[in-house]
Amino acid sequence: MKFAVIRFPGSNCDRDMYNAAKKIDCEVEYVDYRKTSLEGFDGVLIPGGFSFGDYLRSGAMAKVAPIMDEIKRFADEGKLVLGVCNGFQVLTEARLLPGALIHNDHHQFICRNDSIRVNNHSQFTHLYDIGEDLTIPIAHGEGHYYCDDETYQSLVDNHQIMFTYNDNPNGSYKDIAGITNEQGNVLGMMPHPERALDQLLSTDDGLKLFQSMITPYEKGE
Ligand SMILES: NC(=O)CC[C@H](N)C(=O)O
Repeated sequence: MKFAVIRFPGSNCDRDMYNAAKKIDCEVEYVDYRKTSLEGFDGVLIPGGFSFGDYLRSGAMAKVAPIMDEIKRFADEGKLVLGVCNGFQVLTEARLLPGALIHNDHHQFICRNDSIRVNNHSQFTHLYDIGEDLTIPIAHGEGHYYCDDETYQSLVDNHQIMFTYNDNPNGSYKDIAGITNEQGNVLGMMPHPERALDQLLSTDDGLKLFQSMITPYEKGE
């Protein structure tokens, strides 16, 4: 399996994403935001950071970058797209995922290890147990997930909520930390699994997420 790590001006977790793909013995290449093709890739990783300096809103300028039409086409084909932190913000801005990420309710940038719970199985989470608690770092100023009640109900009904916070750090609606699209092939999450791959860095709880991506999964398992 070959991954593309998308690089925007201001991306700063691109190297960690690259290393995550290497850690699971996959091929990986950086792809510049001005490119318009993802030919030859099987999965897309949109890293964290401050794309275009978070101007306007985080992800608001990245969503109109040339590569985005190709990422939408890629997702429509059912291929895997993972957006972490700023990547999640880009995916909601691009409407590849429902809802929005707004400023943390306390208006502080927050950076710490956090406890999140696995809520559902998907192509991204099936190697975890449902209900399993993971320690994963968070680092964001605009990580407060917001959606209306109708959207929330559809997320619940379609089993799209993958992760919730055990100790909500930002005011996210219903403690939501990560969701997929309805088809289950696009995941956005604020916590950083790519920074949780080695006990030397205090947790390797993110490893199974990347391993899940490359392990066959039948929906509903
Ligand atoms: N680590 C990151 O991706 C930062 C995310 C984002 N720019 C924020 O501060 O909310």
